[in-house]
Amino acid sequence: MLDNVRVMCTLSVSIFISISLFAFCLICGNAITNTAHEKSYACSSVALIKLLRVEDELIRNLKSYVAKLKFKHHLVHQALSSMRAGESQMKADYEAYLGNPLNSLGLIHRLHRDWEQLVRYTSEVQENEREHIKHAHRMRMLLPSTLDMEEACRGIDNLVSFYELQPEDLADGTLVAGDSQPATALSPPDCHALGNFCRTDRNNRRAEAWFTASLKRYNEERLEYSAFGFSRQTIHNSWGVLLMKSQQETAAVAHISNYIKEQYSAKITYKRGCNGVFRAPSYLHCSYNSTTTAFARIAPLKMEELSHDPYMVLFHDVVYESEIDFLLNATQLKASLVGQYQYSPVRTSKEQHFVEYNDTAVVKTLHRRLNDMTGLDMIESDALTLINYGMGGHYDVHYDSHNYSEANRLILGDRIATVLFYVGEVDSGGATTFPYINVSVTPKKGSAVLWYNLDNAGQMNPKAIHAGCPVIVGSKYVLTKWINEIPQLFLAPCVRNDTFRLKSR
Ligand SMILES: O=C(O)CCC(=O)C(=O)O
Ligand SMILES: [Fe+2]
Repeated sequence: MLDNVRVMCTLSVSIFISISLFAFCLICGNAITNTAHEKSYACSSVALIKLLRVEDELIRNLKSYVAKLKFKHHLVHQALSSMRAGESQMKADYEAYLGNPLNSLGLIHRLHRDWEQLVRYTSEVQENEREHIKHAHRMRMLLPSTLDMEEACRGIDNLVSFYELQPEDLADGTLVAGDSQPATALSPPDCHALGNFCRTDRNNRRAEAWFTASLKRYNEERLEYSAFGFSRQTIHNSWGVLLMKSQQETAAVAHISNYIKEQYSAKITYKRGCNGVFRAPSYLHCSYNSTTTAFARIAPLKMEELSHDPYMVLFHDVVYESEIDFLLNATQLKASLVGQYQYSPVRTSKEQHFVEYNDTAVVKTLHRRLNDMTGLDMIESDALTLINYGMGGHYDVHYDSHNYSEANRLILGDRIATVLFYVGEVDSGGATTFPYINVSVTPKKGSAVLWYNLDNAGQMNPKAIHAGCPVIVGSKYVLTKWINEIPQLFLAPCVRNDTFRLKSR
C-alpha cells in the first residue's frame, strides 16, 4: 500500500515537474529569442490578433500534452490495481497465499520486472509527450520579447499618468471612471510587472501602488503562481529593492528576504573589492597539489589558497597558450543571459558554450584538468562557457548556486563549486571579487580560481557571493565551469563539521 502511494506521489510529482518544465521551455525560449524578432506586438492591434492565435495554438498543444499525462496517470493507476488483485486473500493469510506457487511466481515477477518498468514509464518522457514539448519549443519564436513587455507596460503607464487613473482601479479592470461593469481585472503578476516597470522608470510612488495592488490580489490558492516562481516574497523583494535604491534601508528590511538583503549589502563592498582595497590574510599559503588525482602526482599544480570559507584556491599556469589560442578562436559568442534566461544589465558580456563534454581534444583535456584540480567529476555539469566582457562589461554580485527548491534540486542538482579560468589579461579593472570575504582576484592569463558555492553540509554558502568587476581598459576572457553536485555524491560527500573540502580529502 505504502509503495502504491509512493509510486502515485512520484507520478504526481513527475507530472507536475513535466508541466513546469514545459512552461519553463517556453519561458526560456521566449527570452532566448528576445532579439531574434524585430516585430513589436504591443504597438499594433493587428499584431496583437496574431498573438491571440499564437496563444490558441499553445493552449491546444498544452491541452493535448496534459491529456497524454492523464492517460499515463490512468495507466499507472490500472497497473497498481491489478498488481495487488489478490490483496485481501494475501492479507488474510500470508503463508497460505505464498504457499500457492503461482502467487509466489507472480510476486517475484512483479518485483523483478514490473516495478522497474513502472518506474521507468513514470519517470521517462514518452515519445508522444516529447512531440508537444518540441512543438512548444518551436513556437517560442513567436512569443513576445522583454521589449514587447516593456512597451505594453509603458502603454498602461501612459494611460495612468495621462488620465490620472489609480493603479488600484485599473487592477480591478476599471479603465474609465464610473464604469459600472469592469471587464478584465489584472492578475497579481501583471500588477507586479507594472510595478517593476515603474520602478525602472523611477516612478516610485506608482511602483508602490502597483506592488500594493499585486499583494492585495495575491491568492495562495492559485498554486500555479508559486509553481512558476511567483510568490508574495517576489513582490516584497521588488518593493524592498525599490526602497533600498531610494535609501530607505529600514523600510526595505521589512520587505526583503535574507537572500536579497545579502545581495544588496554585498553590492556596497563589491565596489571596494573592484578598487583593489582587499588584502590577503597571512594564514593562507601556497603549495603544489599532487594528491587530487594520479596525474597530479606526476604533474603537480601550483596552488595558492585565497580563503578557507568558502574554500578557494588560485591555480597558476594551469591552462596553456595553445589551449587559450583554441578558445579565443571561438567565433560564436552570443549575449549572456541571467536568471530565467533573460537579457539583463546585471550581466553585460558575450559567451560561447562548449556544449559537449568531449567537444574537441582541447575541451576533453580541460575537463580532465578540471578533475585534476578539483577531484570532482565534470559529468552533468553546465557546459564549459567562454565569457567575453567588452568595455565596462561586468557581472553584478550574484551566487552561482541556484537555491532550488528541494524537489528541483534532487533532479537538477545545484552547483557545488565553480572554476573560472582566466584566458586573457585585462589592462585595467575586471577583477573577480568576493565582497563578503574580502577577496579580489586579478585576472592573470593562464590562472584559474576555484571556489565552493555550497558548504560542507551541502547548503548554499552566503559568503560565496561574487561579481565580475567592470572592465576599465581591455577585453576580459574567462572560461567558466559550474560544477554540478550530483555526480560528487561519493567524491565530496556532505559532512557536518568544519573541515573544508580539499583539506578533508
Ligand atoms: O567574470 C568574472 O570574473 C566572474 C564570472 C562569474 O561569476 C561567473 O561566470 O559565474
Ligand atoms: Fe559567478
